[in-house]
Amino acid sequence: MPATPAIHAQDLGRDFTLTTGPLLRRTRRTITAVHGLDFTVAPGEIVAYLGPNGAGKSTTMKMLTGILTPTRGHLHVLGMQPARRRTALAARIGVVFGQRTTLWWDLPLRDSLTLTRHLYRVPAATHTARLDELTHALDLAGFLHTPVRQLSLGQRMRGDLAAALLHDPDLLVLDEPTIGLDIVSKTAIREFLLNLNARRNTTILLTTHDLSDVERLCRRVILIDHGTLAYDGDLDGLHALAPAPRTLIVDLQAPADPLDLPGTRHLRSQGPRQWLELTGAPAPAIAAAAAHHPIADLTLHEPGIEDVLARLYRGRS
Ligand SMILES: Nc1ncnc2c1ncn2[C@@H]1O[C@H](COP(=O)(O)OP(=O)(O)OP(=O)(O)O)[C@@H](O)[C@H]1O
Repeated sequence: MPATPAIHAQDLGRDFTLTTGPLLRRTRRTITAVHGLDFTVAPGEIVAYLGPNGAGKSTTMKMLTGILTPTRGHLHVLGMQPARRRTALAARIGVVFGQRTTLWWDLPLRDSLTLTRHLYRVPAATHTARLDELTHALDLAGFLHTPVRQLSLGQRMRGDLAAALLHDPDLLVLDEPTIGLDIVSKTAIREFLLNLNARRNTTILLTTHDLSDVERLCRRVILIDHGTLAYDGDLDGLHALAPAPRTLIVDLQAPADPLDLPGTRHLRSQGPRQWLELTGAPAPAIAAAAAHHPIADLTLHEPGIEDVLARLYRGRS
């Protein structure tokens, strides 16, 4: 028998009704935040849920966690309808919002985590073993006794991840988990998530505006735009959807007129640096640059997912 999907959404939709205007001339307006969404996430997948601002990501996350009820379609998370089975579901999912903490601000991190244990009714022995494991994996030991309000953003995020994972959930929902973090903290969190997924087969769904999170963590991307599914597939397929050109960055020894090199189109200049879009093979352009101009350095920039999404979003808007 196939395993129950971690998430199954079918024709999923959510409207909001807004009432505006003065008291006697109130008008009602319907905003469709999400509509006709179909996707399934299998247990153990790590999936990026992406989209431009206002695309409907948070609305979907709120429906997945049972905070909002869908106005259309079907949604099952770990075999349950989230809005109807909120408590049962809470025991099996962990949620982290990068912009908000679920920890108690004035309590030391350790006490906050103990309170979380009571919320999820985790037996004491299981809690101790799990906390030891998470303390090690997330390197919490140095600040377990520090009040949450005194933690750095990176430490707080590691604390929030521990709180979300103490009850060993099957599904982890992350909303911007690396927002505002420096590169060292980001890397530590990404490595931790990859390990968690490999060791415990935890399904992870994450929204992020940091596309290096996606490149490091996710093989699959679901892209939504104006509330509907715009793409569901792997990263290579996403690149193919809106192929972004390669860029040749030429550092001259002094500022100069725009370069006219074979198979390139001049994009912009800044001081002695020029950006050229490659419309053909790079070799003739590089050879011509080296032969005819005083070059200090040359770099070939391969497009990343960031460039692909920027082109996609521009095309759609
Ligand atoms: N409670 C609400 N009442 C009315 N409209 C809402 C509500 N929540 C969201 N919307 C609208 O629904 C649409 C989708 O919003 P949502 O917050 O889900 O987008 P998002 O993809 O998470 O955006 P962002 O990346 O900016 O957080 C937007 O047009 C938003 O204004």
